[in-house]
Amino acid sequence: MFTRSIMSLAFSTEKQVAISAVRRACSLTASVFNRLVKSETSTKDDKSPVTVADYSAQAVISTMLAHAFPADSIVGEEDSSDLRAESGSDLRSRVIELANEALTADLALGDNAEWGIGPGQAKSPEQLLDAIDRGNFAGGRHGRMWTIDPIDGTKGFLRGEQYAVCVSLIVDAQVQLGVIGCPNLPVDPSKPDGDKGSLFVAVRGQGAHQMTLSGADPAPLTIPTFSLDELNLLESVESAHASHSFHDNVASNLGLTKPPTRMDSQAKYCALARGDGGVYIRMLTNSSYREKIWDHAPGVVLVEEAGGVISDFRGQPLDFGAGRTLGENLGILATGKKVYPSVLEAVKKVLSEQKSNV
Ligand SMILES: Nc1ncnc2c1ncn2[C@@H]1O[C@H](COP(=O)(O)O)[C@@H](O)[C@H]1OP(=O)(O)O
Ligand SMILES: [Mg+2]
Ligand SMILES: [Mg+2]
Ligand SMILES: [Mg+2]
Repeated sequence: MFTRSIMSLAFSTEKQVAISAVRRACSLTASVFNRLVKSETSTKDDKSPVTVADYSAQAVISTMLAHAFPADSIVGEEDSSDLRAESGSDLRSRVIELANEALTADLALGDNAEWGIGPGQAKSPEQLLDAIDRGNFAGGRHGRMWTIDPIDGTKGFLRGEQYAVCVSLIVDAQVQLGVIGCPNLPVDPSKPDGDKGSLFVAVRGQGAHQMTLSGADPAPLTIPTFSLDELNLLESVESAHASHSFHDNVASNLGLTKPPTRMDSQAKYCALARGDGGVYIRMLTNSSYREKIWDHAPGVVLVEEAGGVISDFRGQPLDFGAGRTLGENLGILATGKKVYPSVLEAVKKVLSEQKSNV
């Protein structure tokens, strides 16, 4: 006889909480965008724009994860130090107000009041700041940890283009679950002016799925078997985030004729997973920058569950056990199984040409 734990799918509660948290955070970020005023954008030490939406979305997701899984660690992008400073009081009030607005919204299908949400569940400012700081975990090779990127692609968000709310669950350095909400991504890539707002969910061993942000029309995702002449690259919009010239060299090496698609955030992984672009490529522009685990963990499980391959430029798996960053990985490459060996070979060739030119 099957026991209940064998019959029920692994990580089903984790999946539901993550979907629910990402959905609430997406409503919050979309509503902030509609009301956004420039003065709400502050600058962090790394000069990346960070808005009230980043802080409040992290507070919401982290609050829900902490209620549902109090023993789990969280690696989140933001921390509350600027909000706790004397000069951050206006920003702090706005963040508290927005986070509570999102947390206390009515329960939707699949929501559970035990996750700290629903009418009457407002949190104190201290609870919300602590929730943001719960994301300070240093990462590591053992145990369960969640990653949160409350807004991935802040620059895309501010431009009104692509951005993503990203959550993953990593167990013993392996990504098991990824949820990516893309409020501005067309539901149907062939109808760019049609309905927007797509949610991507992948659980290891259970496939990758796309649905609308409200959970309608779930559909399994499989990366199509492209041939080399059908491929195009998916790359960052920001030339400071990824080397477009390196990517161009890889494209010429492969003889690609289609121009690259430039898109902010992990929406690129989502586009790849649904066959709307053939190769995710990311070569750093600055050798001192280390890729953050929250920027890739959900994308990894999504791509793998859609039947693709993801590695660094040496063909090594991305290492999620090295701390908050990917550590020694160089570059990121994700594509379909059939073309992966040729694309990796081209990447290695361009890398070695680059070295011999130095
Ligand atoms: N100097 C940098 N090099 C590479 N990636 C960066 C750099 N600065 C920020 N990022 C992060 O790169 C990701 C965006 O990638 P892309 O340009 O492909 O959309 C974001 O996670 C962004 O952080 P953030 O989450 O704060 O937006
Ligand atoms: Mg940021
Ligand atoms: Mg990010
Ligand atoms: Mg971010």
